[in-house]
Amino acid sequence: MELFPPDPAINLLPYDGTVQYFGRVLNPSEASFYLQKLLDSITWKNDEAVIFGRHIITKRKVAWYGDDAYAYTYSNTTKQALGWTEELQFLKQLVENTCCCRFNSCLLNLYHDGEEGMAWHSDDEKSLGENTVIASLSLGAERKFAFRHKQTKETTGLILENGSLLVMKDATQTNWLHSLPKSKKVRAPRVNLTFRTIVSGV
Ligand SMILES: O=C(O)CCC(=O)C(=O)O
Ligand SMILES: [Fe+2]
Repeated sequence: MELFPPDPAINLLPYDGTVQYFGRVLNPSEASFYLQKLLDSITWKNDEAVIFGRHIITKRKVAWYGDDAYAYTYSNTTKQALGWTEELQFLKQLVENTCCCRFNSCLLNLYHDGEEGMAWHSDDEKSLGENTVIASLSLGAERKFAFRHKQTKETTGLILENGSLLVMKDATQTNWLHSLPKSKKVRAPRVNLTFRTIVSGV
């Protein structure tokens, strides 16, 4: 028994947004089963971005799946969604049932180890609309996840456990940045799935 089990009724942000941590929604053996399935079956590609006019290819791998072949613009590059696989459909259902929300797409990230992370950003692309709900499922290595307010610079964070679910909603993307800091101590892979709702083509 955990002394203080995660309580999704608690908002992890002090103001200007809502972040809920549901804790583990898959037990460790289910989580490693799905981690391995996704490592084997997802069409992973190195992420590409255009930052300050430079074309960058990351070590981190990404994949994008959805209800339709959405063209999705992210970090100044456009990606095309693939159709849901059986595993993704199962995980989407689990996430939707847990947070009582529906999603039509999913961006997957594969961090091979702690040398790979994600820099400060917010998921505020036009295609997601305002006050979008993003549900983030983590499989594999435990990693820190951090938030920083765009104006006040206040920071907060948490550890994302293997098999855990985090939900970001309300004005979170408008007011807060988030990041996955690198960590030399982490030697194992992590797959993160962010379930999203695309509201318009861009
Ligand atoms: O890996 C994570 O936990 C975060 C990923 C993320 O922020 C994103 O895909 O936009
Ligand atoms: Fe993000």
